[in-house]
Amino acid sequence: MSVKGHKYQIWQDVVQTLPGLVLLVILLCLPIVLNDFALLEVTQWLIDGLLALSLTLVWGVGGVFSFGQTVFFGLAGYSYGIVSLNLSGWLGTLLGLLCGIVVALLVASFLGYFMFYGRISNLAVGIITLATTLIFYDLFNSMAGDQYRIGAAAIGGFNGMQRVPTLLNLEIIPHYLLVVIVSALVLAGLIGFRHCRLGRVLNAIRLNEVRTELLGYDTRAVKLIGFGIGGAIAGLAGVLHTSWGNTINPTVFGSGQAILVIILVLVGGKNHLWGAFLGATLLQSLSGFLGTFAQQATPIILGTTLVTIVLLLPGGIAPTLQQFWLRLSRWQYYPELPTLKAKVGGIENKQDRKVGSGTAPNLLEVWQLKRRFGSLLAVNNVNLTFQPGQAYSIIGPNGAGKSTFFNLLIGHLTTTTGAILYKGTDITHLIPHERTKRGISAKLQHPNVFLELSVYENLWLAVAVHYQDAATQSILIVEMLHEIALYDRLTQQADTLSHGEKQWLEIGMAAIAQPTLLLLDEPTAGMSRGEMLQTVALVKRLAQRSTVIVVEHDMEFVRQLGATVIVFSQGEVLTTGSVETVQQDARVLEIYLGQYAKPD
Ligand SMILES: Nc1ncnc2c1ncn2[C@@H]1O[C@H](COP(=O)(O)OP(=O)(O)OP(=O)(O)O)[C@@H](O)[C@H]1O
Repeated sequence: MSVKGHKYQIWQDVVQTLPGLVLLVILLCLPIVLNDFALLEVTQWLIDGLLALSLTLVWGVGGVFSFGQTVFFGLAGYSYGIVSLNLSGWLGTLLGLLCGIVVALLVASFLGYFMFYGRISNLAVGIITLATTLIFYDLFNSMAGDQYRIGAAAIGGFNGMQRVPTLLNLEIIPHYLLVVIVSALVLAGLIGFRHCRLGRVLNAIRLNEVRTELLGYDTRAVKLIGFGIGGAIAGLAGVLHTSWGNTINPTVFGSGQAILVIILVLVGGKNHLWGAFLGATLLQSLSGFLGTFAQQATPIILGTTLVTIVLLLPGGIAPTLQQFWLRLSRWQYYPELPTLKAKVGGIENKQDRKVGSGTAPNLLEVWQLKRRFGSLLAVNNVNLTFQPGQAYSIIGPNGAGKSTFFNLLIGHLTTTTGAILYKGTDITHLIPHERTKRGISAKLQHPNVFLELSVYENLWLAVAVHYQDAATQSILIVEMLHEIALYDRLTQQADTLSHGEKQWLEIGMAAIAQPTLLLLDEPTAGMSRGEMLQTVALVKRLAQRSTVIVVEHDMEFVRQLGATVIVFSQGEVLTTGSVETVQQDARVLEIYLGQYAKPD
């Protein structure tokens, strides 16, 4: 797919958001037909939708379960109150808005930094954010006395902060219109964000963080940016909430509010940005209606409705409505197939340029490498050198330590002792994406592609980390599609590929940016003989431009590849040499027959 093909995707989104545009016009016209009370209610739904939208970005797109998303909402709301009560006039409210968003952004960045750089689990992220919001709930509840006053702003304990000015001192209708426009702009901005490089990478992290990092992306930084933006949007909603009601109290930090936001997102559709507004409108209007006409039964009816929606429509209401609309609009997606025939020979290898290749005689050296799992030495005192431009096969029986060694090279496992030198530089302590940036690329043992994404998108993610220029990206993608024989599958979801094709796609992703060192762990696992032979040819072609190290069980593959063979046994290097030499080594025959015992 060319860049043009991607524009088709954007156009597809435009068609999909057409109902949204119609809705926007209706919302802008509502003041003509609704009274002030009803307008205030719709304003609140939109503000709730905005808060839910912030969680959709963080959780639905980025996969980060921010249970306590309300903490940013509440802190921004209080910050707005403090500033606008102290600085009178419309300018004071504008500064309050700015201050609220900045506070939310800073708190989100602070929390996000420790959570993502500390690599804590998603469950822990949920607990930490929830705990944070509950801490503020207690804190603000306890600030009841007159001593808890910042200038003209009294925190007010459980009664909250009162008489906060409305944003720009607007009346009900202009304030409503402002909220409509702000919501529409944020939604449009996030739809655009989802299609930009950062948004696509954030989505990829949700789908497969390990693969995204191995492609060379700093997943911690991308998640932090997404979390920060989500925090800022929640902050914006918090400011609008305080401005709308001219008050804010600690219930915004409570567990009920935190759960409500999650429900709004689930009902609307976690993976649909506009679903947030849909969820907020449906639930809040239903809750308002029940509050008026069936107050006693409100929790039961509301709860039953929620459970029913979530059980019957697990993806939320938005995807169902979207499918209906697409069928109605008879929209069909015909991607443009690329016609580029350019060769990659002319594209400068960025990775080589960065690290200044060729200064060290050995491309890779491992020195007294050890990896211990408890009492087991899975890799024991391995010393090896790899020359640039060569191909190597690592073989050995099950449990010999091949995969452990492979994972030490890519940085998935840390070394117990020893060192790894790449182009003369010590990379022992570099994390995976830092190694990828230097030109080390890997395909893992089990196919590890983005199953929910198209073949094109998989390859695009692999190339976009190294090349920003769309034309270069297209050339490399097209060339690799031909190389791995998936040219006519580019729009197909990776999930629909056969096992062998997934393996090829992953090899293509690892090789697309022409890494200096290409590491392949069992590239033919689960392949038929015909596919294995095709893979041999592919690896041989790739070995002409990268140094290749293959971990492989299939001796037929190793023979056909004809590379230098390194035999592992019990965590150590037993021998190295040509295929013929190694095959005639009695010790190698013995370990494959299970008879070789290491001399004491
Ligand atoms: N994460 C881990 N925790 C504990 N032990 C491990 C871990 N990974 C590997 N091992 C152990 O280390 C030893 C070497 O395993 P490794 O997977 O590296 O061997 P291998 O040669 O790749 O085997 P195979 O060909 O079956 O994949 C084995 O005894 C294995 O049980």
